Amino acid sequence: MRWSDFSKLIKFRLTFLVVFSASISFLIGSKVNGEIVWKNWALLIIGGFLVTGAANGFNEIIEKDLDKLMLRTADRPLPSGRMTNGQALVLSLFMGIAGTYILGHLNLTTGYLSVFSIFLYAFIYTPAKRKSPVAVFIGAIPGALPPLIGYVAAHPKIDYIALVLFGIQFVWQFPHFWAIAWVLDDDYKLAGFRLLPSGKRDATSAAITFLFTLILVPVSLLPTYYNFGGLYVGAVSLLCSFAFLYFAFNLLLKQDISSAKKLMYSSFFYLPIVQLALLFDFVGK
Ligand code: HEM
Ligand SMILES: CC(C)=CCC/C(C)=C/CC/C(C)=C/COP(=O)(O)OP(=O)(O)O
Repeated sequence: MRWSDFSKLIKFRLTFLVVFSASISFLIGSKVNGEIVWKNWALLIIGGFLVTGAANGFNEIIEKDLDKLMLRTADRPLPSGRMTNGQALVLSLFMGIAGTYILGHLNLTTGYLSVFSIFLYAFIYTPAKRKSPVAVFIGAIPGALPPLIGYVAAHPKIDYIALVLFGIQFVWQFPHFWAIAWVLDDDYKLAGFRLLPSGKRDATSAAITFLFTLILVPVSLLPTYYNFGGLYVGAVSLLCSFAFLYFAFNLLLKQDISSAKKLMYSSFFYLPIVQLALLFDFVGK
């Protein structure tokens, strides 16, 4: 088994950013608790990586025949035949069990939320993708749980801070994904996926994407509003949200693939910058 196949099976770059978001909210939860237990931070990162890798592994086993039809995913280890379902299943089960054990070791809530995320993502969202664009709203729940899981791993009670961290990542995913779905619509069509809000590249999809990017502006100001992110975080969030909104407006105006690509790339920058700003501001206190 080559690293490149393993990294494709677990969708390494996506998994990296998912775990990154959890590791930041762990530090925020630790500050609320009053101390940072670095051993637990390491356990969260390892466990989070394993459970997210497992979720993606199960997803790729279920979508093997569909991934074969799309240019973007045809070279993944299962559709390309470089890995068997059995190997992927053993790997994913091992990662899922090991990851859940590690996270459960931190506290039970963290363990339960991780199993719930794997289940929701791999066994509800993944089959729903073929049915309707509503699947994106289902996938956005496990996609937004990592920051909540990271926070709870350090601070076992789900409080308003955990919910705000969940909320920001939840709303961010819509422009993130609908920009990708716009760029890749022809590819998705090969596998019969219709994941844009209206099912196609049109003013309605661009308008709904713009609307959710607009909603992200006040949502990203919640840490400042609830006073666990300072004015500095508010300023960075506002700047990033307006930049994000500019690209979403640009897509609404032009409704073309290059505008969707710019919105997609801005989504990759938005989340880490806003989460890092929250971290520096919070830990810096
Ligand atoms: C509804 C939820 C989401 C959907 C449907 C979604 C979908 C996708 C898709 C289809 C790609 C393209 C991957 C490729 O080019 O092969 C992608 C890329 C990416 N996503 Fe998301 N994503 C979601 C949530 C998230 C979350 C929660 C994160 C991290 C916090 C994330 C981070 C990334 C990153 C870093 C990439 C670039 C990875 C790469 O190019 O290989 N996404 N996403
Ligand atoms: C703690 C835990 C287990 C959380 C789950 C985190 C997770 C895997 C989030 C990803 C969210 C998501 C819907 C990704 C897209 O998958 P896709 O199947 O649409 O992507 P693809 O088309 O590239 O396969």
